[in-house]
Amino acid sequence: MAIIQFPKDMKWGVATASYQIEGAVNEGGRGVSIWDTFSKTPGKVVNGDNGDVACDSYHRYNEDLEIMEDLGVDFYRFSVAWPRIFPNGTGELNQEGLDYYHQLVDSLLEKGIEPMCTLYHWDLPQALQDKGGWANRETIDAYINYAEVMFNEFKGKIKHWITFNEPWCVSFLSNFAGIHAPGNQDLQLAVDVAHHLHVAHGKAVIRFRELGVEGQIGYAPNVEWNEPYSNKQEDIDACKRANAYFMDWFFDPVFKGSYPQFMVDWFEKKGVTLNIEEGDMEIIHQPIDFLGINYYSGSVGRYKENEGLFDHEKVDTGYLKTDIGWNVYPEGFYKVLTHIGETYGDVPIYITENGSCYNDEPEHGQVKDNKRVDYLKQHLVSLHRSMETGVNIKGYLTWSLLDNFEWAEGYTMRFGIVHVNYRTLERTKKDSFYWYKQTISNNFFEV
Ligand SMILES: N=NNCCOCCOc1ccc(-c2cn(C[C@@H]3NC[C@@H](O)[C@H]3O)nn2)cc1
Repeated sequence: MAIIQFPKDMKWGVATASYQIEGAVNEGGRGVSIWDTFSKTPGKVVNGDNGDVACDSYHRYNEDLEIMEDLGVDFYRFSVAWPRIFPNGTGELNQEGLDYYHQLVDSLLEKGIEPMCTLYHWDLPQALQDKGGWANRETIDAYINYAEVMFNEFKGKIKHWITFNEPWCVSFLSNFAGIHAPGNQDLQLAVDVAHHLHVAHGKAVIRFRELGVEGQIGYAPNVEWNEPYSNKQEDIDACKRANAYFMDWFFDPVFKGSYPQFMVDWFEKKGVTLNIEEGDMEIIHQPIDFLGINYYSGSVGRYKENEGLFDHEKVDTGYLKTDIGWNVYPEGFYKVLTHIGETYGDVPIYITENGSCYNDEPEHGQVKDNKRVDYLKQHLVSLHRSMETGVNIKGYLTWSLLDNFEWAEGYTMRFGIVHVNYRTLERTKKDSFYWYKQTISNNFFEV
């Protein structure tokens, strides 16, 4: 047996998001979000599931907090539903919405749990989408107005802020693939959205600093790792493009002040142009205090002419897959983290999401999700390996505390270390909860 020992200052946590857990979509003055609209559009979400009730955490957050207290976490990463603060995106401020998040944050602080707040985790006010959403540069100003209210309202209480969760999902998955809200399928639109998200991120960082808010600010891109099938240059280049789709496209503007030229050229061959306005790149290129990384999976890949957007195909290597069909690929976690450390320097990193989908159900009050425990062990070994090479990891937050609304998969896919019965809303701590609790308490685990 080997002991995987983490440094004394390692932080541990869990992550959730507003639309996926809160429910109460018509309560507390909340306005309509694009996910309310999208989930109620026939054919968009499995079984026609939606977030109307979800885990009912809007009403049950005290129970969830007690579960977190038992778990012994340092951080709770949650997101604020913009439509609870500004029901129409801008204009009238909804005090009930602010009050709700004050109650949540105050309760966290009373329990000694640090709030890590994601300002945008996909639930854009529908009123803004009706005016073009993130494809409309004016949404940037609406976002800064919302962010400024949140900074002023919660300064001194919230000291870790995330501007955007997974801008790749917000731009390409939602506006090119059309799989997430608002469901557009237009590559130029997706590239424009990604750029507007970058500008909004940079402006929020600038405003955060101007307001003198105590604490740290960053963003949380999602990454995957594509490993070349062979040493053939065409395979190496194909994987470089696939990796850059998630990484370089969203890291270079922030860390280097420019988009990766090889990808700009590739998009131009697809008829897509970058609509950058004077000063945009300087705004985006603000130093951040930490980088959030969301990692789930990866693949071996190779060149295939005219396949997908990047002449790239994934190769089935027979890796074990989770119940959502993603490879269990802990080596990819190590590779992506060392790549980030080598490419973008010593930026402090929090793993803001890592977890697995296994749909185990309770039997006699117990959920024996041993595959999730194995996934956590394997990925924490990879994390530890990356730290030993010098990657500046500050903390690890698993996705997710609770089984919840998994977007287009609805409630069919479970990522929680706590099971949720969606009929009774009963929470059941899974075996993975107890393993993670022990790991947090010890700050080590055995393999
Ligand atoms: N050109 N585009 N390619 C089209 C390819 O579509 C195939 C489907 O793709 C994807 C890619 C990635 C995801 C995804 C989901 N989570 C989990 C959530 N993370 C934030 C939190 O809310 C969790 O629920 N992380 N990543 C889903 C679908």
